[in-house]
Amino acid sequence: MAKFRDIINYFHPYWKLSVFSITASSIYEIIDLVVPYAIGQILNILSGQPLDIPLQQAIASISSFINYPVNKLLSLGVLLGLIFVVTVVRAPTQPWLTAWFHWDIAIRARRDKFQIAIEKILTLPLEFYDENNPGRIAGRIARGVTNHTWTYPEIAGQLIPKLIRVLGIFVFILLIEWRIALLYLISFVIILGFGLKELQRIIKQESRLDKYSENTESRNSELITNIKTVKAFATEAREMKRQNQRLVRELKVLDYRIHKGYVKLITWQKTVIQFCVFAILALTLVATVNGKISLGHFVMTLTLSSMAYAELEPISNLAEVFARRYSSMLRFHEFLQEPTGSDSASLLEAEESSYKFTGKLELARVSFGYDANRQVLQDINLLIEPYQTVALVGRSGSGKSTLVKLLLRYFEPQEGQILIDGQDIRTLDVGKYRRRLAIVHQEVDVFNGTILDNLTYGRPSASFEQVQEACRIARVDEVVAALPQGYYTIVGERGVRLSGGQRQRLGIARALLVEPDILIFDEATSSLDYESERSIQLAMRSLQGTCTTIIIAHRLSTVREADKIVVLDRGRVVEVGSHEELLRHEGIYYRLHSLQETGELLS
Ligand SMILES: Nc1ncnc2c1ncn2[C@@H]1O[C@H](COP(=O)(O)OP(=O)(O)OP(=O)(O)O)[C@@H](O)[C@H]1O
Repeated sequence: MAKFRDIINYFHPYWKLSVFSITASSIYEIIDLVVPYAIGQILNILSGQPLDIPLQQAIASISSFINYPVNKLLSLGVLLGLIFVVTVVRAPTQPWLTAWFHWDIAIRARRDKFQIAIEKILTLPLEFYDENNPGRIAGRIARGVTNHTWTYPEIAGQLIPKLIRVLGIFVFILLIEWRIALLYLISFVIILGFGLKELQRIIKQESRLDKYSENTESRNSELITNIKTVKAFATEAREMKRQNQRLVRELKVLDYRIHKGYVKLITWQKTVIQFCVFAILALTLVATVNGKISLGHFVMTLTLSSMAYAELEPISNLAEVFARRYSSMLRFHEFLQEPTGSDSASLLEAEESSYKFTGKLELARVSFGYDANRQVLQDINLLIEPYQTVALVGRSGSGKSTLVKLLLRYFEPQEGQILIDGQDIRTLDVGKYRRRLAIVHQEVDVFNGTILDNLTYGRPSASFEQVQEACRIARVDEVVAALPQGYYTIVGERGVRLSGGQRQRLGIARALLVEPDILIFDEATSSLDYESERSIQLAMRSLQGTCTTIIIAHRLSTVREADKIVVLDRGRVVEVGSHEELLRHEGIYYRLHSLQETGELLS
């Protein structure tokens, strides 16, 4: 659970600068109080009343220093000079010692935390992405970072200095008349205390609202990703209705609970403030009439107390804005506190791996389940010799892709071990290990960039000749030849759209370029026509003896030439052998094969 402390720690690297700039801002707020004080003293001079003793002493010292007699003119000159220094002279220094640093800290912290968030994105385990959709994650990061960035200058540059000013005013008034100071103190404790209580309520509602907003954003993101399905089933109206219901739910919390609560708070505050201003006026007037305070002090007290009460509204506004952002900031910290996956490669590692394997794989008594109650793979024993081509086949949900995920170390088996060249893969550096493997999925991800960038994604140092060779084998050369700028054509989000089959070919070439020790095809040719698939298969033969190949395919024609076909059923290896051997065995493989050949189900 994230806490308030995490929000403070967000800016921790800049704490020295922060203390300096907050102190500077607070000093400026206090210096401001000199103006009403000086005006009060000027009024005393003009009305023939005595100046405050410390001021008299200061003027006497100046008089002896400049060798000029103490008189009305000198006193007025000193006070005017004081006002000049605290208003005109300080003006050009203030923004540089305050606003500059507040924003500088906020902007630097923004960069730091975005970096950490990106690191988090890259290192979170895959399960996290199974459970949270991109819209939810992106929204949480963006809101969290933006809210921290905006909040810092408001708190450091305004809220804290304003509170210090209010405290300074209290001290000033206390020096003049303690009874007025007491009223001032009581009123502030009541107003701020009640305000804080109300803010706690607002924070609770904001946290609710934040969750609601995340749900709406998450669904928006799903709608964008799945828009084809929405359109195909013509469910636009239903989706619109659902999102509208969510928006109404948000509106109710926002308008009736948060906004209304805030307006109530302001109404109450304004009434109490006006009452206090009036009470202070009456008290101060009585004290002046009774001769307890001078005319100058009367004016000063009224001016100062008005200044203090005038600060209450901005203080409340700032506190309310902070309360509104509080829960989204906490949720950002909760995201940062998500445990990093053990499957993550180091972010500091070099591009090339120093490992080299023959590609011999051994799975010994491997069992695995995504959750403890349900085993997806059970007691798998399998030996894959170097440079063999092994096919994994079986019904949907039998555990083929899961087995590949274990090979890639996205997950770790709960029992048993996986060995590569005799070494348990858990003992290897995950990044270096994974760089010796390459996988082509059914859905090939295309990044926004040139086709060449996409091809060399796994190996940016590949030469152009190597790229061309991989493209020849994967038959990407035909695709490239038809593109307007060849290898330099922009593809992906803002470029040319590639068909499913073209993407798969690109994925195959990208994997081949890595020159892996183990090459995995997870339904990697399912979108290709038979002719393209066959020609890729023939070209791939030239790779025999360079890497171990694991193929997952439902189309059994794809796997018949494999050295070994492994049939999985409900998470267990039930048959192993060559195509001919398995047909002779007349087991599951035989039935699947007959079904694909004849379209008939065998009993
Ligand atoms: N991330 C996950 N979390 C929980 N269960 C999962 C996850 N991925 C897969 N499963 C479950 O594990 C089982 C095996 O899935 P897997 O994807 O390995 O099967 P498969 O043989 O590759 O299927 P297909 O041929 O349809 O791709 C299925 O029952 C599936 O529901």
